[in-house]
Amino acid sequence: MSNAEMEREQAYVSRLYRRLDGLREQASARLAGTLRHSDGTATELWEREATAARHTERLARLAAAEQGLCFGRLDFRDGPSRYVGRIGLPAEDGEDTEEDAEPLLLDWRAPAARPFYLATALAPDGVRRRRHIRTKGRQVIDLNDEILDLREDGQPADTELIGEAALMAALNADRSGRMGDIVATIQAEQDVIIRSGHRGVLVVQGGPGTGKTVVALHRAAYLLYTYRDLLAKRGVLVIGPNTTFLRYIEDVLPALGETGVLLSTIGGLFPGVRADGTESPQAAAIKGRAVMVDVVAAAVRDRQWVPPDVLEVKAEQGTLHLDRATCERVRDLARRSRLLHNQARPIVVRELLDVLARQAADRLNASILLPEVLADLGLEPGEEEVTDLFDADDVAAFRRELAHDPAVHAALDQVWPALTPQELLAGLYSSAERLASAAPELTQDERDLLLRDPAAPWTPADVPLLDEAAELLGEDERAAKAQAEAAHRRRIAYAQGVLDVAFGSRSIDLEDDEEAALMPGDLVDAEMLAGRHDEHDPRTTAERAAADRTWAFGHVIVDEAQELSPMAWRLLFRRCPTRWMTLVGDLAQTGDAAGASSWEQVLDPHVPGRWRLERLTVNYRMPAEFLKVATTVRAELTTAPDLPNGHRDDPADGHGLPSAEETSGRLAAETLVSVREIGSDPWRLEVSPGELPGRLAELVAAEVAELGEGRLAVLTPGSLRDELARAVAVPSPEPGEDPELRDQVVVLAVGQAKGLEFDSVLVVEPARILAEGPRGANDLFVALTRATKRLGIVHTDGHPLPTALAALLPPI
Ligand SMILES: Nc1ncnc2c1ncn2[C@@H]1O[C@H](COP(=O)(O)OP(=O)(O)OP(=O)(O)O)[C@@H](O)[C@H]1O
Repeated sequence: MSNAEMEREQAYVSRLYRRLDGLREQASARLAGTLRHSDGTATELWEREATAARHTERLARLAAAEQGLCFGRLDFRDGPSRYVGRIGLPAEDGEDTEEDAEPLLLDWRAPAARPFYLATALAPDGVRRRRHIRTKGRQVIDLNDEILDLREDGQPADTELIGEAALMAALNADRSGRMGDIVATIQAEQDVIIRSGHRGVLVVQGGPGTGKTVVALHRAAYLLYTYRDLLAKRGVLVIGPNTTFLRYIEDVLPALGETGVLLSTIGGLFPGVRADGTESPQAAAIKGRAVMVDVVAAAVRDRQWVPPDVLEVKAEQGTLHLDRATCERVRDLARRSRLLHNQARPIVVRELLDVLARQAADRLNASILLPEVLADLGLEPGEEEVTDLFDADDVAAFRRELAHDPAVHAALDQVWPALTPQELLAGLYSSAERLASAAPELTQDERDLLLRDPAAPWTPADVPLLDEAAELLGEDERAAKAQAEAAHRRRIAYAQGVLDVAFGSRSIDLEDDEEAALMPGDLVDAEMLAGRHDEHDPRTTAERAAADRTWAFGHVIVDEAQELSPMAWRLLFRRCPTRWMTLVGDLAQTGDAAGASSWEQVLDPHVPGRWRLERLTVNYRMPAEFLKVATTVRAELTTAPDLPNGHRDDPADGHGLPSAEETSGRLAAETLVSVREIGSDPWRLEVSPGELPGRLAELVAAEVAELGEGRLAVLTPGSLRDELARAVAVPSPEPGEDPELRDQVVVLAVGQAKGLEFDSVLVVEPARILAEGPRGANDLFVALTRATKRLGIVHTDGHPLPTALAALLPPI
């Protein structure tokens, strides 16, 4: 590219940054101005808060655009050129210019920017030239042109890749441990998904490295830009498989200027519960099955109890009795109300208190009106006017007393307890009898797997069950009351904060003038203000959504969607009543026994026949040589008729052959193409079992020497992970750290590497990876598809390797 051309682009890019700086100053000044004014009515104060929040958000967006502000230019056959970048920049003087003035920079999400991602030589869409502009800081460092107008240029056939040079530069760069955005190099098949106008469930099936994660995140940014009013209020939820993965992707949306998105795992979706416990994959798989809907429902019903004969209530007024027939009548009455368990409890309380109060009155009656007393009065027992000494008011008084009697409380709790979801599930898991009663569909062995200590921590697989239980139990008044009180206290604290800020930032000039210095705090106290603005909540949409189990999100994005269990899907569909979702995943990578082997199986219970499938077919992560080995291995494992246990890609329900969708997932894996070659195959090294740790340590050292700045992952079967981590001398991570994302060398069980990528990967003992997981073929496929530059296989003898791995040569 000529110097003059570089200089011309530099001049334009510099102008864009000047404009960006100008807009930042403007937004800062507006924010300062808003914060400076502190007088006015309470309503005005709140409005000012909202304005300040808007300015702050705008400032954040402008700051996020600093890196790679402008990355492209489109020259059209007719009309002026357009520059494309991270955000739109209006022409100088912003609002003062006419509405239709050409912007200085087009937001990548604007419809007019679309040809930047879609135009090809065969379908140029009026584009004559597409230019990729690479910058470092504010400096233009490279320009790459694609001439799309064949008539003028006589260029050869269309190239499939958009901005190939920029793309290759991005793909060949060392991995940092954090995912970056791809706005500058989105490819056409990805763009179609990012901008899809489909308003239902969109499923994106794509092999490893096809950009599913990155496309899903750009779709979130695109939807927030295009439907901002709708989505800013309801929020967007992005679900990832684990917290490490969430941290891997957490920078992408802020870099695209979007902060209002809630990133969560399924385990993070029950406010107030930290689901950080662990359990066996078998137990988790059972908890994920659809049959657990019936189990939870039965567990609730089982807590609506009737005594086998009589329940004694040792009240202060004497021992009272609730017999089976009475309890059955009351239970049926409460069930017939069709109210949720906790909401129906008042019916039970009312009815049983009536029964007990009447009984207490009768007993007292009887004790006072003993036959001899009646005889003295010359009366026969049973004469109405004297046998009932207590009128309705007296009975009501008994009732009130009983309502405070601990023994009566205990009896009510036994018959129909108020239950939180946590109480219900902990009670179920800790009792073999309760499990046997609620889960007859499970085998004894399966029920034994669910047994646990009532104080054991919650696991991610518990969360959909807690959610299910919450749906059946309804609000427990105790919890609802505590929550309402906490919310009220929060609002008061916030209102007090507003008043303090208003007071603190009052104009000094006014201080001498008593009247003029009247502050909002003089007119209204925090409690009033909080009450007046109950509906105003200072938290962001994402924060409010995170704290509310019943929040309905505007859009839900699920990454690694193949891993979710049927119970997790039920929870997610409850959180998204509009059913507007983007699900990305790869059936060929399902590792979880409760996960999916067919998209129909997942979606038909929720949106039968009403979802759309899109595919991604190009692998951007791996060189063609690695991809070929990985897909050949997978094809061999999933078509071989009689592989030993663990080799076949068994669906969770254990019956038989892969479904049609699974087959198509496999075919998709086989037809994946890669965008680059490196000229060398993966290597394979066989070592004796005794020398494995030592040789591995040497291999790691050699790889690190080759890698420079890059990152290396040793991927192992779960059972070998700790031993091999010690051999390689990888330090144990502190709690809360993510060595997977930070350290140059990491040793991971395959499941931990899902969704991640590394410059170099050593896959250890592939045969054991195959044998250990419930879907071993998928796990091995995941392991073989994590490397961007270097891939080696290390194994011991004695375990037969898939042919495509056995054929690999030792390292040179
Ligand atoms: N258009 C693109 N431009 C530049 N890089 C891209 C592009 N598409 C994908 N990539 C890169 O390819 C790599 C793989 O992408 P990503 O992790 O999103 O794939 P995936 O389909 O989710 O993979 P997996 O199923 O293995 O988790 C990432 O480094 C991503 O940044």
